[in-house]
Amino acid sequence: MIKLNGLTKVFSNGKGIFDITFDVQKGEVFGFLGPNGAGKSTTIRHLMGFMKPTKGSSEISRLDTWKESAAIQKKVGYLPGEIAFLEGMTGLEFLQLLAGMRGMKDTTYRDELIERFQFDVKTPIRKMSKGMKQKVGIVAAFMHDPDVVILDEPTSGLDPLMQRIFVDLVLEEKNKGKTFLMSSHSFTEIEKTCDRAAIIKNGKIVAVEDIHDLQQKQRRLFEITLSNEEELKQLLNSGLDVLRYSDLQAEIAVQGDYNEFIKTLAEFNVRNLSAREQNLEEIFLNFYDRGGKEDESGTLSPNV
Ligand SMILES: Nc1ncnc2c1ncn2[C@@H]1O[C@H](COP(=O)(O)OP(=O)(O)OP(=O)(O)O)[C@@H](O)[C@H]1O
Repeated sequence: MIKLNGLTKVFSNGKGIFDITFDVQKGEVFGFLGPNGAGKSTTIRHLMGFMKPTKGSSEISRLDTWKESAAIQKKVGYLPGEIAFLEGMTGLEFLQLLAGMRGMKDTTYRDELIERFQFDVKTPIRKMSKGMKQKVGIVAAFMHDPDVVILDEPTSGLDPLMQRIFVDLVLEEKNKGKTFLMSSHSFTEIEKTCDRAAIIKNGKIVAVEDIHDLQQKQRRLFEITLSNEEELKQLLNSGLDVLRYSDLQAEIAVQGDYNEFIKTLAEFNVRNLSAREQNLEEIFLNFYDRGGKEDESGTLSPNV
């Protein structure tokens, strides 16, 4: 449904995006993750046909996003990272303007969305908070019932309740067969909605991962408190995977074999022990920190 083939944009300062290649299947929710300045918005702007690539191409529903940009912009639901509203208008007037441009007549779904996101459409946009503007943007992206929706940081500015309403909306639309690409900093959001995610860093794709695989790769982290310095030294030489330590506390990661861990730990005088799951954020952070590493098959995998 969405295809990027070696998409490259080099700005005059040498920054940009380089050889971005991935596909998003119909009915898939695809996350696009990366730190500030990684190239998420630049990639998305190409997908919406706002920018001409230096090299490579991208397509949505078999339409070249640059050559067929008018059709793309009419068809695809889009929430920009920074929404440029016509400030003199009310939310409703803005939505009506967009609907007119798209030739959209039926307002039933629009009104349902307004109701769900609970905002006063009669408020002038210039008086709206960031979160309220974001809600108008979300309604604008979904109201014409598009098959493909592209969202740049959709939950920024939304409070936790509204974030939940947004996640439910995405899951509902996904069940109807809609295709999504969304950039995000929020791993919880990605975890709740996405099937796969690409990680971008310095304009390059570092990895494309199945979210469910990542969840299975999660390790359990044990925080233990030992009795003395000598034990801490011993622990560091025990073969266990000690992620960090300070004073008499140490954090140990375990994946799969708990028996070996328990046997080794039985040799120590453990004064306290607590366990937690490694969250996806910690898994993804390995990519940010080390840029991903290649396994024997030559494919990128997280350092988990
Ligand atoms: N028009 C431009 N001219 C020159 N450099 C640009 C231009 N647009 C973006 N860049 C640079 O390209 C890089 C990627 O920027 P981009 O906005 O795509 O990142 P991002 O991942 O969306 O970041 P954020 O999460 O902060 O929105 C940055 O280094 C940015 O400074």
